Amino acid sequence: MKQMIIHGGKPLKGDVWIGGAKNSTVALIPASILSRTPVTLEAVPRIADVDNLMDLLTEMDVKCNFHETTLEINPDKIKMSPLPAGKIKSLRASYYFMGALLGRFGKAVVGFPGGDDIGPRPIDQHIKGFEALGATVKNENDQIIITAPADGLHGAKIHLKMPSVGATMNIIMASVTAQGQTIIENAAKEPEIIDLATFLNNMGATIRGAGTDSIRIEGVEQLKAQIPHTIIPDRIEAGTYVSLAACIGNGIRIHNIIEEHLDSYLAKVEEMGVVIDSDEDSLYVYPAGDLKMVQVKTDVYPGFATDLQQPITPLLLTAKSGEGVVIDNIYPKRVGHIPELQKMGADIRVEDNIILVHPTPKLRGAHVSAGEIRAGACLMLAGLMADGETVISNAGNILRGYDRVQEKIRQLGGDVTVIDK
Ligand SMILES: CC(=O)N[C@H]1[C@@H](OP(=O)(O)OP(=O)(O)OC[C@H]2O[C@@H](n3ccc(=O)[nH]c3=O)[C@H](O)[C@@H]2O)O[C@H](CO)[C@@H](O)[C@@H]1O
Ligand SMILES: C=C(OP(=O)(O)O)C(=O)O
Repeated sequence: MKQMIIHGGKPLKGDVWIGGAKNSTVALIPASILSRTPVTLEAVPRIADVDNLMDLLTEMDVKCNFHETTLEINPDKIKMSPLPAGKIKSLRASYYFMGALLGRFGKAVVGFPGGDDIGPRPIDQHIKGFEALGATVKNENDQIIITAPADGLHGAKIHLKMPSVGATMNIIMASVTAQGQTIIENAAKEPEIIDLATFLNNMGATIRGAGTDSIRIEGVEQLKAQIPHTIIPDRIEAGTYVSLAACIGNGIRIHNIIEEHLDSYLAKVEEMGVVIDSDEDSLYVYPAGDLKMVQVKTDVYPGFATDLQQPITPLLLTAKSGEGVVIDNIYPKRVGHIPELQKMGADIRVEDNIILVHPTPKLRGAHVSAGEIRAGACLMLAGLMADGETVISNAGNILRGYDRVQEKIRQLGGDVTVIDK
């Protein structure tokens, strides 16, 4: 088990570079098996989710070569293997092997995915999509067995009950090689969906409308990667560093940003009074002055991302007065960080899934646990702000999605060490 040890209270300064988006990467890696030719992904983040996905590819005899930030995936010798348990449980995005295997082989046997403990996360909309394409879906012994009809999947019109990121991506992967046209209505509009569509279209797929709520896919026979694909920057990692910079920064420039992907988040941080200069693909966050308390309500893109509600919370604690309110409409139970922040002296509580935040001039170091990735990011920021030593157990959850985090924070002057315990 990993532990993160932080000696807080040091102002941070300098430059930080954002890695490729976790939530794109974890879809693009499974989607690579749809290609008949080797795939090259660039700007791949160094995160545990990538290591686990590479292990899953190895189980299928798919060769991976990960050097610096370039990942080469060669599915030449791929064999259709069941992926019942083990690494499947280590991350949420292993569910993308359902759509990818179904699209490539017409059959997928995949264990129920793992991922963050943030309340119930059903996959009924993914299943509904596979069934609409003609597949039979059975649930046996904690695994899902999905089988296309003998004459293959056929396009269909699928209306999602809610704009699910995972269901949208999974249906795209299953339908790119289906016969005829698929239309996904009420599709998710997150930038990572556009990234997946760009990747697949460059391999010969015909996907139109990604980034809107209606996506149309014309099935094609085969996909072949021809050119390297550069993954978009991670907007959640970027938002986390904006929050860090505003909490304890003494002037921090954050590079490799697509500002538009952060619009709602930056609007909220600026409403608090944080001053940010933007350049072409970087942001400079000035040391924060007196900040105002605000209300945060999460929503689907382009709304305020659920994955940023915990990273902004330490910043709310620095406000001078008033009561802050955080409501997570996507995952109302995503409140596991609150008791941990209380151990650090934060004046914060939860009432009926509503987080109430009060100004806390000083946090103190404590032993806390990162129940999930963004709770971990929140505690990491709190630890950097706090007096004394903070020890975060279950820090592996932070490493699931934060690219080279120890190195990046040390470069800014932070005292952070990750150890195996
Ligand atoms: C790997 C990845 O990209 N993870 C992201 C993805 O997760 P994920 O794709 O799992 O999240 P979804 O967009 O599917 O979930 C959105 C909401 O829909 C519900 N739902 C979803 C599918 C379904 O079949 N039935 C159902 O009820 C979920 O419980 C949740 O309340 O989007 C989330 C919401 O932006 C982010 O927090 C995660 O970081
Ligand atoms: C919830 C998240 O991840 P996952 O869907 O991979 O569990 C997240 O990145 O905040």
